Amino acid sequence: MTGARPTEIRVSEIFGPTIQGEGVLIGLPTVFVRTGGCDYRCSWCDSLHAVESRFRDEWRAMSTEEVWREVTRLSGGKPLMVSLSGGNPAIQPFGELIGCGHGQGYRFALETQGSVARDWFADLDVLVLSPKPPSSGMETDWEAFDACLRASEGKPQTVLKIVVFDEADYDYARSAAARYRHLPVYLQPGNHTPPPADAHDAPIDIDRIMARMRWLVDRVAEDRWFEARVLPQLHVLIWGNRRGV
Ligand SMILES: C[S@@+](CC[C@H](N)C(=O)[O-])C[C@H]1O[C@@H](n2cnc3c(N)ncnc32)[C@H](O)[C@@H]1O
Ligand SMILES: Nc1nc2[nH]cc(C(=O)O)c2c(=O)[nH]1
Ligand code: SF4
Ligand SMILES: [Mg+2]
Repeated sequence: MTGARPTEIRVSEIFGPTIQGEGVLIGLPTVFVRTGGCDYRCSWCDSLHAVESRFRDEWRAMSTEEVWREVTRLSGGKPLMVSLSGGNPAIQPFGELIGCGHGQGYRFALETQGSVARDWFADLDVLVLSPKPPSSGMETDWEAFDACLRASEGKPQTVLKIVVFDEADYDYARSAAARYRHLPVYLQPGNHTPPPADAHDAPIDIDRIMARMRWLVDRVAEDRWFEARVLPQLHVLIWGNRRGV
C-alpha cells in the first residue's frame, strides 16, 4: 500500500453485486466497498484480512474517483445500494463518494462498530451500528457510540445489529436495546468458525451456528422480546466462509 493522502480511501476489496446478507437490508442487491484497517480486534472477526496490519500491502489507497469508477463498473452504471464495510469504514473519508453517488441515484449504507464518528454519517441512507458484545473481547465506549448518533443528526435510517454467541452477549444486547429504545434491533448468531485471515474460503460449522440461531430465537421468545429481529448471516448460509460474496 502507498501512504493514503487525506482524500484517499484505503480499500481492501470492492465486490458485487451480491446480496446484503445481514440485518435490515438483508436480501437487497448491493456492491461492497471493504476498507482496510480497524481500531478494534474482535476475537471472532470474520474479516481479518481487512483488519490486521500485516495485510496492509494488499490494501490500496484509492481516490474517490477510482472507487466510484469500480462501483459503477460492477453495477453496470445502474444505481443500487452501496455497502461500506471493513475493517472500520468510519476511519475513511467517504463524504465525497457519497455526494458523488447520490448525484447519480445510488444509496449508501455504513456498517460500523460505533467507535469513530464522522460528519458524513448525516449523508448516509442507512447507518448500521454494531456494538461489540463481551465475547468479542472489546469494550464499548458508549460516549463514542453516542457521538456517532449525534453525527448522523437522525437523518439516515439507523439500526442496531448485535452478534450473539452466549448468554452474556444476549444480556449485553438487551441493555444496548434498552439504552436506545428508538432504534430497531437486529440479532445475529455468531460464527464461531470465522475464516483465518489469509484464507479465501475455509470450513464452516453451519450446524452449530444454526443451533445457536435456534437458541437465540427461543431466548427472545421466552423473554417476550417482541421488538427484536433475529436473522442469520444469509451469505454465510449460501456461501459459507467464502470471501468476496
Ligand atoms: C466485519 S464487520 C465490519 C464493520 C465494522 N467493523 C463492524 O464490526 O460493524 C461487519 C459485521 O460482521 C459482523 N461479524 C464479524 N464477525 C462475525 C462472526 N464471526 N459472526 C457473526 N458476525 C460477525 C460484525 O459484528 C459486523 O456487524
Ligand atoms: N453478502 C454479504 N453481506 C454482508 N453483510 C455484512 C458484511 C460485512 O462483512 O460487512 C457482508 C459480506 O461480507 N457479504
Ligand atoms: S470491529 Fe468489525 S472489522 Fe473490526 S475487528 Fe471487530 S468485527 Fe472485525
Ligand atoms: Mg462479513
